[in-house]
Amino acid sequence: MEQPRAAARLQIVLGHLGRPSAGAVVAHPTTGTISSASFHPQQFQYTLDNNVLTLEQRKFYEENGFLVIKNLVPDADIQRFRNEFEKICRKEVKPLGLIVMRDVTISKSEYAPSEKMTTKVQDFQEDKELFRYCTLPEILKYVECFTGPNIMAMHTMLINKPPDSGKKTSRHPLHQDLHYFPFRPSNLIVCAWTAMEHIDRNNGCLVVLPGTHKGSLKPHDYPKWEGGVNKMFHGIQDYEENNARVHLVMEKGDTVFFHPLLIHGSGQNKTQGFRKAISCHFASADCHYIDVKGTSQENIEKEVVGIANKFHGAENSTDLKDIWMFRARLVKGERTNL
Ligand SMILES: CCCC(=O)SCCNC(=O)CCNC(=O)[C@H](O)C(C)(C)COP(=O)(O)OP(=O)(O)OC[C@H]1O[C@@H](n2cnc3c(N)ncnc32)[C@H](O)[C@@H]1OP(=O)(O)O
Ligand SMILES: Nc1ncnc2c1ncn2[C@@H]1O[C@H](COP(=O)(O)OP(=O)(O)OP(=O)(O)O)[C@@H](O)[C@H]1O
Ligand SMILES: O=C(O)CCC(=O)C(=O)O
Ligand SMILES: [Fe+2]
Ligand SMILES: [Mg+2]
Repeated sequence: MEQPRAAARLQIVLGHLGRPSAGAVVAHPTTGTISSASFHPQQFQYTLDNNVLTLEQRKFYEENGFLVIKNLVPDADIQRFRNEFEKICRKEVKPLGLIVMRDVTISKSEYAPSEKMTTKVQDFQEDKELFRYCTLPEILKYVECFTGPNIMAMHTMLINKPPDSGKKTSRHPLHQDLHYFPFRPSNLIVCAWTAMEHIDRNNGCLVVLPGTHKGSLKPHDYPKWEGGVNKMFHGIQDYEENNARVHLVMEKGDTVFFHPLLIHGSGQNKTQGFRKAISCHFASADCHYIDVKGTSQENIEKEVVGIANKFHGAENSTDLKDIWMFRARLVKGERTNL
């Protein structure tokens, strides 16, 4: 009779913890039964057990929802990303599936293709040079602390924030990236975002609201900005005004890892340079897709599907899951689910 009771208790404990790999559930060395006295309440919910993060780093991510690792990506790699980005801007290479975004203030102008016309490129999974970013061992070593060993690169971007035209359209409103993602659980998703040069409040650094990853996914919509707003730049409408905003000042190669529920955005670029960062959202391949119909994510699904149909000329309606499955790439381990 002892055995089933212990098993039931273990299941309750694990169910409560949420994560199978979590924490110390210790069986008594001689009796084999699980005593509540030997059970240490689990401390970590947002990071996995491995030897990469120091205890201090782990606690910081758990508490704040982000972690900056200084000087992680070598200059030589960043130079290669820059070179490739410039080639893409000049249309010397045209990677399959890549989406080029212009700033809304110049979206209808007819200038020659150049870096000045490109606010961001997205979905560079078919570009060998840029996609190297998502496979760098330095990056994956940290990603694994959040996703575990089966790692998918789900969403890629190189952001080239232009000098603000005066209309403040270079800002990115405060948002949670999970709004864009039809897969879960959120704790097995992480963004890596690497500064390609010195970035501070002058050229529009990342702004985060620490600890907001502990909250839920909020409804997102277009901010009511007078100067206009870029397509798909949804923002949170009702966030806590008195939440502490932290501006992340970063040097070239510094990388921030952050949780998809962390509320973040970026300020306007008040310099004349184009502020560059490269990023990838990674998820555990063990995540699963969800149907966002009837949820707050329905509005972004409609937009994304509309654009995908326009680009790829889909006669039969595509759904969000197909789009994600198609561009997702395995970068480590086994493609189990996503
Ligand atoms: C974690 C994830 C976080 C995020 O993903 S944040 C969201 C990032 N934003 C995006 O992903 C936007 C992606 N961009 C795109 O898909 C394309 O750039 C976009 C907007 C469809 C335009 O692509 P194309 O159709 O190739 O460009 P086009 O020059 O022919 O323009 C077509 C119509 O769209 C307009 N447009 C282009 N860029 C825009 C912009 N930035 N903001 C607002 N409107 C924009 C453009 O004016 C044109 O309009 P119209 O049809 O002539 O009235
Ligand atoms: N009061 C606010 N209400 C809504 N969004 C805000 C508010 N303040 C800042 N934000 C958003 O947070 C992000 C970063 O803001 P931040 O204050 O760093 O930049 P900024 O306002 O562009 O420039 P500045 O450095 O002059 O303040 C921006 O995307 C902005 O949209
Ligand atoms: O300005 C940036 O680099 C951040 C952009 C961002 O948060 C996003 O595209 O989801
Ligand atoms: Fe974001
Ligand atoms: Mg401001």
